[in-house]
Amino acid sequence: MWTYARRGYSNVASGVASINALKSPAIRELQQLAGTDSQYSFPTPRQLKAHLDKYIIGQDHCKKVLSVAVFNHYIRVQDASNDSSSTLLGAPVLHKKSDTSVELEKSNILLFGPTGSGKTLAATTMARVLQVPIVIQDCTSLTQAGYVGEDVESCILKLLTKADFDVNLCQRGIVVLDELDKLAKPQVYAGTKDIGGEGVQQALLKLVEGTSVSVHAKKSNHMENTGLGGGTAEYTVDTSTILFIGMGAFTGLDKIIKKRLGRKKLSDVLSKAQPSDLEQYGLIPELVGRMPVFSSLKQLEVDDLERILMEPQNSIVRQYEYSFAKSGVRLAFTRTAVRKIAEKALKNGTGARGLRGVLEKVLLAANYECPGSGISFVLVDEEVMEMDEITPKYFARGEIFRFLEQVGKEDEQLRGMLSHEYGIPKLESIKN
Ligand SMILES: Nc1ncnc2c1ncn2[C@@H]1O[C@H](COP(=O)(O)OP(=O)(O)OP(=O)(O)O)[C@@H](O)[C@H]1O
Repeated sequence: MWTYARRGYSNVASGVASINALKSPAIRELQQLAGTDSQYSFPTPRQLKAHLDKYIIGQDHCKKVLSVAVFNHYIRVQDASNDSSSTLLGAPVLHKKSDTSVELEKSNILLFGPTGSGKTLAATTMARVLQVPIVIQDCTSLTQAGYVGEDVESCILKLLTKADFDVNLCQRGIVVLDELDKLAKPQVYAGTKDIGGEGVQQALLKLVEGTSVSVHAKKSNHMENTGLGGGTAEYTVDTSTILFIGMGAFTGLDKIIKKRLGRKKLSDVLSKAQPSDLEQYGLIPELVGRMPVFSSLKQLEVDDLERILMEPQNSIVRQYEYSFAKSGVRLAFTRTAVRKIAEKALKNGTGARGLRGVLEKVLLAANYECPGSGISFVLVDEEVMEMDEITPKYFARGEIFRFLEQVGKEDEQLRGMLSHEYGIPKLESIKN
């Protein structure tokens, strides 16, 4: 049984930095909050999920699976770097701890679910908290070696560039293989991709499992600073500690699962996927086998979209409020208006991705009118949302009470909040 207690993770002969380098300020904050700083050298799955919760609405199962998988992955990376007999920079390594026969195998991840459900957001949020480099590689642009296009190893060069040519940091990074479903063998996926997709899957096998990749790139800042001059250098990157996350919408996978289960109606179908379903979809078994951890994301419902607009730390509404505040304008949405925006986005069928588009339309007139106009308050309420050509309600600085009154007609809580913001504790008492 593994214990994850601190084991004195000093740097080893290979020069692999301790996993402690992964302790970002955000991680330290999480650990201090949870009072577990002394026990773990990096966040527990629970702490990782707590961090994802701040940014990603819903998708609980996926957040748990991802947190556990990432935790285990970095335990493995740590184990490798803690083993003086192994090197992360050399040829493929069997990462055995010197004091035990237990070998932690690499567990890459496969996430599938509808467009705009938060797959990429989950991976990038995770990378941010761990402070590791991340690359989102669009699989549709990859080709087999010898064909025109990017070959699969190009994602390693991108990751190395993200890591500012620090090979050790690159080796702890994350590569997202986006649109992996588009590489499916053509019998099921009837898209634009031809037989080449299967060839790319074959080419990905070694990379995903762990191999030594040589890349030519510009010399690192460090090399230049130490007087080794400019130009290019050859870097050797071992991909065995890089975490690969395959992603895709896998449109049509639900039908395969339903057929296997012999059910026409089934809720949350994708969560019942088995490796055999992915193989039938057109992924080669060897690739499915190398991504043993998988989780599905759900189609976001209107309630989720409403929460996404308002709740995350950098929610879309907060982002727009912030950009209007830069021009001295207070932008406000009533609760009903937010609901209407979520409903409109849902109709687009692009998940949370549709929210920004709807908001851009709603705010086009305000974005055009406000700068340099003397407008101080912009209100989007239900009435505004029902206009054919949306024009928010504008108020000048001297019209603050009229603005608050309008807000209060639909959203008492928002009026209270805005009154407090402007130091107007009791609107009625001032008006009387
Ligand atoms: N569950 C969620 N919680 C909060 N925001 C979300 C969520 N899902 C999506 N978003 C928002 O929608 C945008 C698009 O999401 P994301 O790129 O993660 O979708 P995706 O599932 O990777 O879609 P695709 O398959 O089209 O690449 C994100 O930038 C984010 O703002």
